Amino acid sequence: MEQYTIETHDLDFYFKDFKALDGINLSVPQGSIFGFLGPNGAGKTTTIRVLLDLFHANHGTIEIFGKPLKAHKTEILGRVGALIENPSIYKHLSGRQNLEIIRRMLNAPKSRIDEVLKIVRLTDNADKKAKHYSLGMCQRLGLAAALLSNPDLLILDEPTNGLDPSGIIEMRELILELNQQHNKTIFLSSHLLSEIEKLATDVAIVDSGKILYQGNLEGLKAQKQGIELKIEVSDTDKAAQVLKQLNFTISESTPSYVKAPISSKEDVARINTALVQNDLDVYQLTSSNENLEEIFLTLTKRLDQ
Ligand SMILES: Nc1ncnc2c1ncn2[C@@H]1O[C@H](COP(=O)(O)OP(=O)(O)OP(=O)(O)O)[C@@H](O)[C@H]1O
Repeated sequence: MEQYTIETHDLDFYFKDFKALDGINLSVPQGSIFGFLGPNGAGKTTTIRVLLDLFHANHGTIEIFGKPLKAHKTEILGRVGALIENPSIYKHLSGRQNLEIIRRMLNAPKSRIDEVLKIVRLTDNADKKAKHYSLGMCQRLGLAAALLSNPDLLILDEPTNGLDPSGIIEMRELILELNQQHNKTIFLSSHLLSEIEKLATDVAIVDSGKILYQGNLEGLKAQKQGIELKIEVSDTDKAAQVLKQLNFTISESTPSYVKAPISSKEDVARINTALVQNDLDVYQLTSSNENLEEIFLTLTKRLDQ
């Protein structure tokens, strides 16, 4: 059986009356680079904050390293390193001094500072004041801080945001190295498909607090070539459940329709029969060649507006 480093079950989270997370189910395989992809405001940072116990879910459960987060908070979070948005760095101190402060809090061995500086390629600039660091160097210093405790899981929220092309490439190489040579499972959020495609072994696509797709990249690529069925129906939540029972993946869900990749016209008949048998009114079934790439583009286009 595949081991999951993170598993969430039906996570809901509200900001007052606003439902920011709506039934988030994630299964992050051990050893993966898990791409958490979605446009601005999709719920990526909120999910990460819930995973790090900074926000408490209104509903649902989280298991990390196979144990419930609620009951094993200290033990679990001691094995997790995180980089959320811009790392907090004392600009008047050097990179090394910044790390020393955190090392003392964590009670990590002194030798770990040189190790993490080497990993993030900051050894040569370790004694420079952080105010003279580029944004890319600040991000790498933040990553070094997250690595001080030698965590098994790294949670990185948009780590390449704002970096120039060479900074992006450096960060990408580092993430791959941390995964492949240092055996870290990496949960990586991004709003850029291109970024996730270059790094991730597994992916979940989130929008409006809901998971639209989850699986490995091969499955995602296979679906890109497929045909999608747009199903306009009286109750889309119920329709999604019926489809899932038939082992279809829901690629998009709105209050008026759901979309699912299909592989034959027999699938259309099977879906129609099942929906009707479940007392749903089917208004329209339209097959299209719209694929996940186009869904991504729709998502990312929204970012540019
Ligand atoms: N403190 C808050 N109070 C109220 N609503 C919030 C708060 N923080 C986030 N939201 C809302 O919750 C939703 C999810 O936000 P979140 O920051 O998780 O999205 P995101 O996918 O990380 O996007 P971004 O890339 O812009 O950070 C958005 O609609 C956002 O406006």
